[in-house]
Amino acid sequence: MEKKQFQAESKRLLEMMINSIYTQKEIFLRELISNASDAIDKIYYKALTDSSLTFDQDSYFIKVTPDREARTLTIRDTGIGMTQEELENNLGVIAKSGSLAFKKEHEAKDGHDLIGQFGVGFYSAFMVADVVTVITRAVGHEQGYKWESTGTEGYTIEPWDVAETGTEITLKIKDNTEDETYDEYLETYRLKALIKKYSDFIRYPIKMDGTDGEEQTLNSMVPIWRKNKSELTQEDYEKFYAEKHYGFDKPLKHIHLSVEGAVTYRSILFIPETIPFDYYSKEFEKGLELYSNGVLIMEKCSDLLPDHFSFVKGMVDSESLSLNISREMLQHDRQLKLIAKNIAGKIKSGLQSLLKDEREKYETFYKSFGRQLKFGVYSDFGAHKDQLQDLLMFHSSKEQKLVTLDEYVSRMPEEQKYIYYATGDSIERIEKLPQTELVTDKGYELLYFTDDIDEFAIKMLMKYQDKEFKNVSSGDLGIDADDAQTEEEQQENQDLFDYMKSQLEGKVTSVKASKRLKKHPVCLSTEGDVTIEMEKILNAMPNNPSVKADKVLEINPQHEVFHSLKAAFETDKDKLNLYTALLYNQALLIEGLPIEDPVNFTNDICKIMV
Ligand SMILES: Nc1ncnc2c1ncn2[C@@H]1O[C@H](COP(=O)(O)OP(=O)(O)OP(=O)(O)O)[C@@H](O)[C@H]1O
Repeated sequence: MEKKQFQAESKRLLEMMINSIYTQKEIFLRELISNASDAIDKIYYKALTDSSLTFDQDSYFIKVTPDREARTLTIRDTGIGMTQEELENNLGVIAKSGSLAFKKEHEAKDGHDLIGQFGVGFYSAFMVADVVTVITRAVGHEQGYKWESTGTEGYTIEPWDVAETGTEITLKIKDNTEDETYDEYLETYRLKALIKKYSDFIRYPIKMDGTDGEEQTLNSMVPIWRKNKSELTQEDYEKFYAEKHYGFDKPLKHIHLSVEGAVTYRSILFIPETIPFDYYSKEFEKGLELYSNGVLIMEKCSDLLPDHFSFVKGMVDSESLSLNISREMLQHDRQLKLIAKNIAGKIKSGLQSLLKDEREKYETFYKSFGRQLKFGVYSDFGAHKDQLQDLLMFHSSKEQKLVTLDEYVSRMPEEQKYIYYATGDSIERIEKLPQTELVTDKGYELLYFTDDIDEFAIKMLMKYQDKEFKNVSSGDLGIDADDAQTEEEQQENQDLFDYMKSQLEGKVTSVKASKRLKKHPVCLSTEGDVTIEMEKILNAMPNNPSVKADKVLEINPQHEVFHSLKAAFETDKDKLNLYTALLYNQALLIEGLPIEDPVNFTNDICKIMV
């Protein structure tokens, strides 16, 4: 038996490997099982060109056997095995991957892709084992070998009698230390969980003896995403959703993708029905499960989902990712970006088809996650608005339900210039807003904005199908009311309005004869970009920036109150001052704005009673 030394660099490399490449020790099992699967795949490839070999899928398996007494864990495969030379090359030279070489030589394609590529995974066994023993016999060879190593001290190889071809790797599991327990890698339940987590979709059965001595197969083997859509039922997808713990609800829709071309990947995406309890909180983590060739790489890959689709659950499996050496992370690569972009497009079209074909479901979805879409329109300076605008919905005054912007615009009468909206805390409240009178009187449809984000999102959108949005409280509504008449009233009463404005001491930028009011005596409107709703929201924020809207007090010249104002202006200035203060405060109340001095306000009311 000859003892060989690792090359000096290899020795250091191995130390580094064992101590620093992986953040989680548990992945050693994933690595050894992946190697075993590769070894079986290699027989499959060889059989394609070598007529002396046949590949009978059913006779291949991987078996995992823990032995608590002996503190060993054995992983056996019925794969291609290794010759003495291969043992030296593959397990004696770190970062030399026999699998990578094999892949190149056989131009491995067609789905049975080998997992190994870096030539380091095997050594992860030393994270949990003091001694690793490999007993192997290569296909087509009579002589078997035993390779053994304690890690950095080098390895031994000797001929060994091996009954069947394949490889058996035995780990002598380390003793527990103060900070680490290794016992768990001898526990059946823990090993089963690890196999389920990382290796569920290895294409060959992974077997283990159950506590009753019966052999069990632990992995599902064929992942649902590799199956044909036509073979799968709604229940299959729902079962997958539940098994994966994507949510407790039933998904509203699934999107099953098999994409080839500039990027190649398979994916199943779900639109959930209900909001996870922590969805709109900092704790919520978005992301999709990421698999490389059926092996789990990341549980939540956030780069795969834009924030505005962070409610989507599901997984992606791709062969074309550049993994880093530990397979724990991805190099920030182009492939991943391309996949993410592609997926975002598919989610959008999935949601659109839900909207078109299953309106009720879409509305359920929208009630849960519409806010997220609106945030998406607003965020990143509107970068995603094109992707999202067709997915938006708002409550309509005409339909009394949620409508899309497209539906609104397609119903607009020809002379209508703008898409009108009104803001408020609730639908009931907006319905009573005096500012809406002119627009609804005209027979125009109104969109109700009840979410904080609504108006901000729409400001970012600016236009939809070339139609601008208009808040019913804004200065110019673009409606040809009896302009001439209002203009006349305005000029006739300019002195009265100026007087009232000066009485209000900078609280309003002007007092005007209103075009929009029909039945109500007063309302507030705004000039400029900041609306009253925005003022409310901005001022409610921490470090409030104290933004003020330029408010206009509008008086309805047709209302009886107006005659009282005019009369008071002629004869009784004290009365006019009182009326002005009252009307202004009423307008504030209608808008849902706080009255600056409520005591004063009630005193004023008492004054007119007595
Ligand atoms: N069970 C096995 N049967 C046959 N050959 C094996 C087995 N385990 C490992 N090998 C050989 O040893 C080589 C090195 O294995 P190792 O796990 O270190 O790297 P890898 O699988 O090639 O790459 P990666 O680091 O990406 O997993 C493999 O490429 C393969 O040729």
